[in-house]
Amino acid sequence: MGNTKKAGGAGLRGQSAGETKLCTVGKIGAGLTYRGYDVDDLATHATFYETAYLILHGKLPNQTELDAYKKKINALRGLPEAVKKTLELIPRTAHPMDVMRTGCSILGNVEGETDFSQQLDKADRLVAIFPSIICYWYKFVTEGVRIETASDIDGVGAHFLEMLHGKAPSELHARVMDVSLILYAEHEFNASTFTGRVVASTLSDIHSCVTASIGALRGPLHGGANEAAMALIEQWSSAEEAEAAIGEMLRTKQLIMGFGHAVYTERDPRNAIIKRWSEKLAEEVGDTVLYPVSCAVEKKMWDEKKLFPNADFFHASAYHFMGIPTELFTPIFVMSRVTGWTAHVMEQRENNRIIRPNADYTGPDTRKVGPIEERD
Ligand SMILES: CC(=O)SCCNC(=O)CCNC(=O)[C@H](O)C(C)(C)COP(=O)(O)OP(=O)(O)OC[C@H]1O[C@@H](n2cnc3c(N)ncnc32)[C@H](O)[C@@H]1OP(=O)(O)O
Ligand SMILES: O=C([O-])CC(=O)C(=O)O
Repeated sequence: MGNTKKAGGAGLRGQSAGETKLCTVGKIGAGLTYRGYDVDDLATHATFYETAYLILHGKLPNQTELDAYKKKINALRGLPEAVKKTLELIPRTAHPMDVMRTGCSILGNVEGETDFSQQLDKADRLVAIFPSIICYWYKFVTEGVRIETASDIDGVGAHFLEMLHGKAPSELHARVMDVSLILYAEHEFNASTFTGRVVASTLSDIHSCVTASIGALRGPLHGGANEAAMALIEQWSSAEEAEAAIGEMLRTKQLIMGFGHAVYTERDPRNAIIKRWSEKLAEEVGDTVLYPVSCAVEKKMWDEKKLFPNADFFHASAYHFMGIPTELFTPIFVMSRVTGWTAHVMEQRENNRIIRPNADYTGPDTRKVGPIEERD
């Protein structure tokens, strides 16, 4: 897939496609709240379990609810045999996002949603199981081992790191993963969520909705940008080199991955948060290249184009510093955004009408089918 520059078309930009109570970036795209709570506040004072509960269950949990929720999620981490067998058939050459998509789809076959009354339990199961799906496959194809995915470890992100690295993460890494999952959890009518809502609007099942959302998130203009941002920054060995290269890329009208946004105009509020954590991790690993390169790219992009990093950009260095392979970056986005996707599916179902906009037709006028021998 190439460096896809904007290909034209209005992309429905600036138009409302419906209502939601779940999240807003504000009227002018300047902030981010989940059910009224600022994302910065959540990233400072809450955990991903609390955020997931808020998004899916409608309120921040009290202590009793939180304890029960953690217990529930942690007990849902095991993989059914059919899912394991399917994952083992997927080759090493597959993109991990395709593994997530297939994992979700096969789960829908073996424990599908047969009644919408099951939707909340199905959503919780997906929150719990995505780290298991990706790590089971990854460890199988890279090391030939069948890992145990059941665990009592506290934290969805910590569970992922525990399976990936074969040991419990440090407190710092567990916290960074938790913050990352909070930041990625929900973002109103972004492309992958809107995809899921369209599927939900046909009264399809929740696994079909999420499988479709994963397909939409995979692209480099959306969730795939965190991997593309890593490929960008790891090319350079100094801030000066990066600055010069970005200047040249802008002159030749190339897209700089991890920058720009469809609804924010001056900044993505998630950037400052993940940037701070990336800096902390850079200090921890003694990095003198990747973080300064990232900062140089940020400065150059603002100075030259007034373009700012979106949520994906500093996630690249942060994940890298925690020893996460680049190809697993976008699957982490899935582990988090599944909360937003499934909450939107439920919201769509509450007051459903099939989503079916009009198209402005630009093709030829009506014409007759001529005999085949007279056609060009
Ligand atoms: C979590 C997320 O999904 S956030 C998004 C992640 N995606 C990326 O990081 C990919 C890179 N960014 C982009 O492709 C775009 O900025 C998008 C897809 C995020 C938003 O696209 P749009 O809303 O169409 O962008 P927008 O209309 O604001 O673009 C305005 C101008 O800035 C340019 N521009 C926007 N982003 C970038 C960029 N990252 N690099 C270079 N130029 C850019 C556009 O090409 C356009 O230039 P033009 O007027 O000469 O055609
Ligand atoms: O809202 C968007 O277009 C993309 C985005 O930032 C997200 O989904 O988190």
